[in-house]
Amino acid sequence: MMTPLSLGPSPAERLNRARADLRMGLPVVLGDACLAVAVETLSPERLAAMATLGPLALVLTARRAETLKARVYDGDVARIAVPPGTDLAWLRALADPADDLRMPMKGPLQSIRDGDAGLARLAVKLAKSAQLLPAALLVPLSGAAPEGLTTLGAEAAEHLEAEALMAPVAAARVPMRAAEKGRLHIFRPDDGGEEHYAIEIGTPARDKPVLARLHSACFTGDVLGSLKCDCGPQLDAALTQMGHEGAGILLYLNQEGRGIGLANKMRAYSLQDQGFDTVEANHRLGFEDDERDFRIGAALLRKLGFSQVRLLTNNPAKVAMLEANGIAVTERVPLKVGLSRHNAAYLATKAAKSGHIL
Ligand SMILES: Nc1nc2c(ncn2[C@@H]2O[C@H](COP(=O)(O)OP(=O)(O)OP(=O)(O)O)[C@@H](O)[C@H]2O)c(=O)[nH]1
Ligand SMILES: [Zn+2]
Repeated sequence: MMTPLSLGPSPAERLNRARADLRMGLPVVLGDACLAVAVETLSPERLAAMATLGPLALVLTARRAETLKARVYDGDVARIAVPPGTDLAWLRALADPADDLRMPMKGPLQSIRDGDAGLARLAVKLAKSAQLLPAALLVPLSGAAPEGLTTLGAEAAEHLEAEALMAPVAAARVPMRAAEKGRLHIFRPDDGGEEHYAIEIGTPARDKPVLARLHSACFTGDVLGSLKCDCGPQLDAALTQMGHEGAGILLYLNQEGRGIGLANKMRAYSLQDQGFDTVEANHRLGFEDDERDFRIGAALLRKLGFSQVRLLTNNPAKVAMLEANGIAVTERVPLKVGLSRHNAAYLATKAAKSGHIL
């Protein structure tokens, strides 16, 4: 259905405002029923102001609640009653696993059972999509909402899951070491999210399977040459193979840290230094193993005119997601490079727990 053209924000634009507000530490109004703020960016002053409005509830994902041994009554999220007079340090310690091992006992935690968890779930999803720790503080609103705050209806949850439309913004020739005939295309989503890139090597035929790679951003591996993962060598090897074949398409998707963002990835690395593996670290932070939206890759391929690929990957989930989103994968081309003593355990965990082919 077409919405009438207006100057006001669309639901997608409102969502993006809410994300920016949470990143700044501002509360947002959910469903005209409560105020929600991200624990990570909450200030002591705002906590005090929220406490004057009514009883506070801390919302965590079920993953985080599991580590904290808090009861989960709401499926994928848990609402925890915040005792009156609670300080910010307590909320932060529940949201952030950094000190879990040093201070394991944070309870007893009392999980809330009654009422609907829909807005609580929306708050945590918003914090995730703002690449903050997935933890929110909620307070019911009895009177009018404070002036100037962004308001989201309950239907925002659907918009949050909706697939963003990608628009081509600009493209130009970029000769590369791996391939002189390179062209970089920039795509921008309509929901204010991250831009993504496509690197076209040569002029691949649109009616045949193209050699393709869906690469997820990895600042540490791609730019710093980190040995903790295999991303840098995979990026090089994919471009080199495309250069040799004279044709290919590499999508550089800005989904750092399997979609949790670089700050959270560094939190995960810090947990890995404490002995947890890559999957356990994500779970302790409150995330799923993989928070990437794989629809983006398929959408960009379609935009560029491709419907069949020979996919460079060791990850069968990527093949399945492309197929599910209308791109035929005629061949999976393994991409095994960059094994080091620093990443051997990481790659073994991905094989054992995430279905990667070693
Ligand atoms: N959360 C988290 N992300 C990581 C970690 N190590 C690497 N990453 C991210 O994992 C992603 C790796 O993506 P890819 O190499 O495209 O995908 P893949 O699922 O490994 O599959 P392949 O196609 O076989 O390489 C990047 O976004 C990295 O930033 C980690 O320990 N924790
Ligand atoms: Zn990496």
